Amino acid sequence: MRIDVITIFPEYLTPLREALLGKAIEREKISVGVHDLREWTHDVHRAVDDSPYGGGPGMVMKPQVWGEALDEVCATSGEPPRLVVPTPAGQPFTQRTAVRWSHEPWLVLACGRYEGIDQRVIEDASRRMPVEEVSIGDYVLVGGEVAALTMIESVARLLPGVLGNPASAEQDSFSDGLLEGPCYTRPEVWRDLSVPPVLRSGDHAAIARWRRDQSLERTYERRHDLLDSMSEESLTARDRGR
Ligand SMILES: O=C(OCc1ccccc1)c1cn[nH]c1
Repeated sequence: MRIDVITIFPEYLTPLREALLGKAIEREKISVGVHDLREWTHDVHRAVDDSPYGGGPGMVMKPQVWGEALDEVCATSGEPPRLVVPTPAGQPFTQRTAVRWSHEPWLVLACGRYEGIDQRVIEDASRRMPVEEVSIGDYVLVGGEVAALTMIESVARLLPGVLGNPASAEQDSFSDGLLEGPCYTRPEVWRDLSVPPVLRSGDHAAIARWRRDQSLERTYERRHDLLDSMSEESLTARDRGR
């Protein structure tokens, strides 16, 4: 997978070169290009923003600069990239999004700052490539870079050969629509707290049942919304009987 990120703070993306992702990049499972948006300015101040039409606080990122940056970064004779624009006003980014994007050959992330990017940039880009405005949560960051790091990490860990053991990608939270239950490791007793005995019973059916119950209980308590959106049949008959 090729990933390009356009930002006015390229150094924000250096954590991508670390550890897990760093190895994946070294092993060429992923190629990551980070581009400084100011490369596409032509004025002495390298301005990327201007006052908002209609008034209001803050500044808006200029369409001309973004247009030229996307023209160059997304240039191809083949299939265009999927353009991802992190924004609080976007559609929710979920594990399903990460799984879907993990099959994409090329993602380009446009990191907005200030009040956002002139909407015509998204409109214009949509004429020649798929564009998704996505939110990683209901809060406002200063810029899209942290959201970009978050989304890249959640997609990259799904790619073959990036994560240590791929099995855990299937079993992690949200893979079955429920939250992951509690996990334990040695010692068996720590500060007079014991590991639930079932986990040491060797009875794999009982362990699987206990883990499913813990997931359901935790999801019910912490994220009832996830249960509401799960279709009835996706909860097994036994769970319905709970
Ligand atoms: O703040 C975010 O993105 C940065 C951004 C982009 C455009 C305008 C303001 C801020 C964000 C929050 N959830 N998901 C993304």
